[in-house]
Amino acid sequence: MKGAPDQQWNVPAGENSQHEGGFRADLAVTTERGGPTYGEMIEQVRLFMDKVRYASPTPALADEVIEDLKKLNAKLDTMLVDEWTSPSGTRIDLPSRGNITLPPYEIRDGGPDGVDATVTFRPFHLGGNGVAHGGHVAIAFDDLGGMAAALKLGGVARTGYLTVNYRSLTPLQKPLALRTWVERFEGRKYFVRGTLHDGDRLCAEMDALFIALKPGQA
Ligand SMILES: CCCCCCCC/C=C\CCCCCCCC(=O)SCCNC(=O)CCNC(=O)[C@H](O)C(C)(C)COP(=O)(O)OP(=O)(O)OC[C@H]1O[C@@H](n2cnc3c(N)ncnc32)[C@H](O)[C@@H]1OP(=O)(O)O
Repeated sequence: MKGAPDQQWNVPAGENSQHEGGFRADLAVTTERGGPTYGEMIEQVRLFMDKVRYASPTPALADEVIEDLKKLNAKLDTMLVDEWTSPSGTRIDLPSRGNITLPPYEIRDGGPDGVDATVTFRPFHLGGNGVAHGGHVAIAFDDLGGMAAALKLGGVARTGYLTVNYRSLTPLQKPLALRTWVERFEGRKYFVRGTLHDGDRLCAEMDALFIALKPGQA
C-alpha cells in the first residue's frame, strides 16, 4: 500500500518515556498531552471515518481527498513520538482515553468492583444491516475488561482469552451500557465477565481471562 512501507512507526522510547517492560511504569494519565483541542481533533477524524464509510466519491473528489490527506499526514509526520509519550490512550478526560482505535466510551464509574461505561458505536463501526460489527463489540469488551482487571489488581493485565456471546443486534449511534467486573481471581489469573445492554435488552456478554503481568514483563 502506498505510503505505509517506508514509515518509521516504532519511534524508540526516549529517556523520559516512562515504561517498564511491556507496560507503563506508572499510570501516566494526563489531560494535557496533545493540547486542549486534541479531543476535537480525534472527533473530527472519527467523523471523517463515518463519512468515508458511507461516501461514494467521484474519481475527482477521491483525488482531491487524497491530496488533502497527504498534506495532513505530512503535518503529523513532523510530530510523531513514541507510544509511551503519545496522548492517545492516556487522556483520561477524553472518550476512550483519546484512543482513536477504540469505540468511544465514557466511564460512569470504575473501581475494584468493576467498570460501568457508556459506549456509542459510530456509523463507521457498521457490520451490516445498520448494526455494529461484532469485532468492534469485542474490542470494547477487551479494553473495558482489561480495565476491570487492572483496577482490581492495581496493575496491568493482558488478555489470555476473550469469548463474546452475541445475544441480539447491537445498534449504532446510541449510548449503550457496558459493564465489566472481575468474577474471581486465582494468583495472576483474573476471570472477567461483561455485559452490553441497549436499555433492558442484552446485546452481548463477555467471558474473559486476563493475566496480570509480572514487573518488567514484555
Ligand atoms: C498502577 C495502577 C494501574 C491501574 C490501571 C487502571 C486503568 C487501566 C487503564 C486502561 C486499561 C486498558 C486495558 C487494555 C486491555 C487490552 C488487553 C489486550 O488486548 S492485551 C493483547 C492481547 N493479548 C495478548 O497479546 C496476550 C499474548 N499472550 C501472552 O502475552 C502470554 O501468554 C500471557 C502474558 C497472557 C501469559 O503468559 P505468562 O508466561 O506470563 O504466564 P503463563 O504461565 O503462560 O500463564 C499464567 C497462567 O494463566 C494460564 N493461561 C494463560 N493463558 C491462558 C489461556 N489463553 N487460557 C487459559 N489459561 C491461560 C496459564 O495456564 C497459567 O495458569 P497456572 O498459573 O498454571 O494455573
